[in-house]
Amino acid sequence: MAFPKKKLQGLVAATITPMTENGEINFSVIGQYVDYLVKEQGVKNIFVNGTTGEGLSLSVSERRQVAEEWVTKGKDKLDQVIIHVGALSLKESQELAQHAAEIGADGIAVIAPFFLKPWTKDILINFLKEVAAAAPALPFYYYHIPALTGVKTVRAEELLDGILDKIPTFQGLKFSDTDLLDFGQCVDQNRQQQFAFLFGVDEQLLSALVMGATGAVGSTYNYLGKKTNQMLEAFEQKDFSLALNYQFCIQRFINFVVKLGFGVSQTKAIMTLVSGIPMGPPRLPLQKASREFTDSAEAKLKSLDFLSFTDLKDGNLEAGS
Ligand SMILES: CC(=O)N[C@@H]([C@@H](O)[C@H](O)[C@H](O)CO)[C@@H](O)CC(=O)C(=O)O
Repeated sequence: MAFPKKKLQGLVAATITPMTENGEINFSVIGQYVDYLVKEQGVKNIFVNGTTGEGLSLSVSERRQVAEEWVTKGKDKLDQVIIHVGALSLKESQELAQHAAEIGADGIAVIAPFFLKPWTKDILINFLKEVAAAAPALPFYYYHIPALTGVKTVRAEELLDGILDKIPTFQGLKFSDTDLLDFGQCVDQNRQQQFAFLFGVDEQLLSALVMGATGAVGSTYNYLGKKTNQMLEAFEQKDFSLALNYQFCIQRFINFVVKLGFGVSQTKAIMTLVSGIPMGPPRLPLQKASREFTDSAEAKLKSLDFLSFTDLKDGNLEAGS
């Protein structure tokens, strides 16, 4: 396959993995979830089995099934389905990469292994290269999330330097960090390439757009995709004051929930509330969001006009109970 493939741009929802109250994966709602993203949020790209999807808390067999379900249900509806295949075991990562290619995914992404860690660029790139080689026809994205992997000694800028020599399928960076100097330098030093620069801190996306982000991957695009798309449009139209209003509005919500304690569990509760699709509880070690959290988040969403009473779907009142 010739590279680059069609460029990944715009919003990419970091999908939640829906679960039943018994902790099993609830495959039955994924079709509905695809339709919701496309029709209600205007989001046509997804990032599966990442942080929000609790990918590292799933078994390899579950990860394969989840990936397959999203690809199947997203066919002819979604633009791109990127599968996160990072794992502590190189073998598992390679198996997942190969599987992603077999099922027709549009790309794979990999985080740095985070238990026995690669401390230098060369070691990290050798690991990534071995995974990428297992799916030689698939675009490869490096998922930089140092706060969670603990791999803080390799800056993204350093990793990208000469990366095509090692990973010819490299097509972009998913940057989940607040270091805009590092992010900006990734863009600046690779202007001649066709890389996708996908920012992963939703509350700071506007700053990253100024710095050259070509798109964004995040958890809030599941339920604030429409609002964020309005911000992207204002930015595109060079109406920066309007774009800033949208970003501030989004920040008001994220700032509010962050103060209450915000993570994957809370994302599941909010998405259940907003979409009406039951996302279920998270898997241990995560704990289900409290009822108090969901009630407060709901009140905030309404006060910001992100959610009206008429948007409330049947059954969503149980979201955080
Ligand atoms: C640490 C974390 O979960 N970051 C989120 C953000 O979308 C984050 O939820 C948002 O910016 C709110 O802080 C994404 O970067 C994660 C992500 O894209 C993924 O699930 O793979």
